[in-house]
Amino acid sequence: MTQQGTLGVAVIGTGRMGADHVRRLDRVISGARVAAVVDIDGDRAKRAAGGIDGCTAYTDAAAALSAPDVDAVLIASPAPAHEATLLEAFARDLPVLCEKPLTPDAASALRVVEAEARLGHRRVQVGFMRRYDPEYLRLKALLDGGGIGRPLMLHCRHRNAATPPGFTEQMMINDSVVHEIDATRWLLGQEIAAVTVLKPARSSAAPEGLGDPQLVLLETSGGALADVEIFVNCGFGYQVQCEAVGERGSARIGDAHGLLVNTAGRWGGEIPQDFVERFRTAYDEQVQRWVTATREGRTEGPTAWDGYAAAAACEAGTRAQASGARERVMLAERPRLYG
Ligand SMILES: NC(=O)c1ccc[n+]([C@@H]2O[C@H](COP(=O)([O-])OP(=O)(O)OC[C@H]3O[C@@H](n4cnc5c(N)ncnc54)[C@H](O)[C@@H]3O)[C@@H](O)[C@H]2O)c1
Ligand SMILES: O[C@H]1[C@H](O)[C@@H](O)[C@H](O)[C@@H](O)[C@H]1O
Repeated sequence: MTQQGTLGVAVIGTGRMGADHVRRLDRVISGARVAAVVDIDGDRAKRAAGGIDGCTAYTDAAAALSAPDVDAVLIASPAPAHEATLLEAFARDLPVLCEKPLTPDAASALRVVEAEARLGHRRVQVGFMRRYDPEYLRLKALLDGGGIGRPLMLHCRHRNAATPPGFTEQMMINDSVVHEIDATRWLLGQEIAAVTVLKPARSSAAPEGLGDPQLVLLETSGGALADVEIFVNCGFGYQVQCEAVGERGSARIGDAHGLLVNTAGRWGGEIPQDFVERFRTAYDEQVQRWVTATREGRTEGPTAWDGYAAAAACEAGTRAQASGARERVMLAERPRLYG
């Protein structure tokens, strides 16, 4: 670490999420500085580096990771590019915060797990930011404290206003439901054992070829059920809700209304329009905790194993989308590194 012990971070991928993380590291987070930005689109990389003292723009991740002022890596490129950068980071023993999903499929996620296990120590935190969201944290504390008794079911809604071009049905699972898969594993402390996907009539607002919305049923190793409505072109905003039902009660998050207005015989609140707005605090907290832990020589948060287990459940989910049947999740043996 250089410059008064601040962590020099290379941000890989400076699109929507990467550019927001660059801003966050530069202006919100303490203890870090953006030493390098990388994008295969060189102009985009230069724009992201512009105005940040000592930040170099690259088009090649390997070159950035070899720079002497780079101490850690934040990966925000599209999922298919994650594995190569993770392996480059392991070769240099650099700590990584990797945006979800860890990789786009279970086989590549397992290769990452095995490579980290060979290193012999944890280097990866996966960007499952809901684990840092104040509402999710309250729900987790309630469940862990037995506040509603043994949890039996989760009812989840995951709605996006609209999808970017090229968004596929598989991405509804791999990019979107992957959050509920991780949240279910984390909230309940159980693995996902099987996945079923049901498709209602397709919304006329869905782009050509996208069966939107869908209902995804997750069965856990402890006998709980989580149902997830995934509706990625709902049109009206960004909504993530989760209700836990236990033996002695229920608890629900995701109903915040922002400013609540009463007028002319009606009342109404606000719905965030995207994840950047809804999860701003969670992203800030996630990155700050990663920077602090890394500077202290620790690793915390969702592991590469969590990323792999989620990818394995997603793979069962995409099989279930195609087959219409209940698909079992196949998990490899967990390396000792992950407890
Ligand atoms: N946690 C969340 O809520 C959240 C939200 C959005 C996106 N994400 C994740 O963040 C990642 C990026 O998503 P996005 O929406 O910002 O995508 P994006 O398409 O807006 O940006 C990706 C950028 O990466 C660049 N790129 C592509 N291949 C590259 C490579 N090999 N090396 C370097 N740069 C490369 C592209 O040119 C582009 O600028 C994905 O993994 C996505 O799932 C997470
Ligand atoms: O990549 C994004 C992101 O992960 C969001 O948090 C999720 O709500 C979207 O559905 C997904 O497409």
